[in-house]
Amino acid sequence: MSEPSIVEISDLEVAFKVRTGRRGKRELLRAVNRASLSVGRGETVAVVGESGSGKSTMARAVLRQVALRGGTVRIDGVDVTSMRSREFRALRRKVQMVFQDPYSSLDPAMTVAESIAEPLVVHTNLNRRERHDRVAELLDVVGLSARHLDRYPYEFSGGQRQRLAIARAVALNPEAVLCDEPVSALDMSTQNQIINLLKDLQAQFGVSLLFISHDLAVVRHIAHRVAVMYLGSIVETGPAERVFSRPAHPYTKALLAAVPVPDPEVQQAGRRPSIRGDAFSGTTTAGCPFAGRCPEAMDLCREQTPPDFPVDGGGVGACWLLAEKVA
Ligand SMILES: Nc1ncnc2c1ncn2[C@@H]1O[C@H](COP(=O)(O)OP(=O)(O)OP(=O)(O)O)[C@@H](O)[C@H]1O
Repeated sequence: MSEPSIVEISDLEVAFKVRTGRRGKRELLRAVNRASLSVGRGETVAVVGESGSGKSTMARAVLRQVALRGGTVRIDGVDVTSMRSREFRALRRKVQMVFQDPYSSLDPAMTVAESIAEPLVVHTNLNRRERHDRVAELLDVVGLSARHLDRYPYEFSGGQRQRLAIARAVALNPEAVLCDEPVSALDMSTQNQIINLLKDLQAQFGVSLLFISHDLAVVRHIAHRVAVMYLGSIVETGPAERVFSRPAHPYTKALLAAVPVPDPEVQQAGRRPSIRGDAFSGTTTAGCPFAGRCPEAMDLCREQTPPDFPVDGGGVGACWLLAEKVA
């Protein structure tokens, strides 16, 4: 039997009670709506979509940082959804997280050595000397040097701080790293350096990456597969090459139209203008979430939620227009 995916999300639902309108009525906001996604070993899956589409919430659900309303999360084949905290702790080591703001994982009051060593103190039996050596080794892996050991995070540039956060995330040899907008706060050349570092780590250690970004241009350089999220729903998934060259869902087309694409073949593929119209409210349930802004919406789209249809070239798209191609 083949090895299970390192992370497998099935029919995931996360909802928050939010106040809406002037009267402040509390409604259920479906931040993640029946999302399914798997990340294979050594694979990079990018989750893209506008702000508020539920990308971070989905990642947080993997690490049990938000309560699930439905669905399951498996780590290395094991359902962690209703596992006891103690059992989960052991599995939790396998999946680490890197955030947009490195201060989310680096305590400004701790030296680099202390910050990176912390997971080693908590989860391993390494003695002080061994921890020191491991931290020095990790700094080397992320392109920094052991002379940085006694410095504090504020003494580093944004890119260097992200390298430190990555060093800490890989300290326990995780099998997957969930990267939540890891380069969004960085300038273009530093973004490229961090992307290359993540790719190197993958090549060296076979680590899987779930790479969350609103920026398709960034994702293009790192993803093997792409999942496109819109208002809590995954509307399209597929091999990156296919999604970029032949996007199937009107929302993916609109997202791609909004970024400059250097590939002339892709530019000719009839891009749509940027997204217009009202966003579907995340508190509503019927129909396609993109129907209100979709230039190709039909009556059916407003009435029934489309299931996933296979897409030529790989992957699936949740769009009624794809049903015609299947029939
Ligand atoms: N703790 C919370 N309480 C209430 N609503 C929340 C909470 N966390 C997230 N949300 C809402 O859930 C939706 C999805 O948010 P999420 O942060 O997952 O989106 P995102 O795609 O990662 O966007 P961003 O890049 O802006 O973080 C948004 O409407 C957000 O306001």
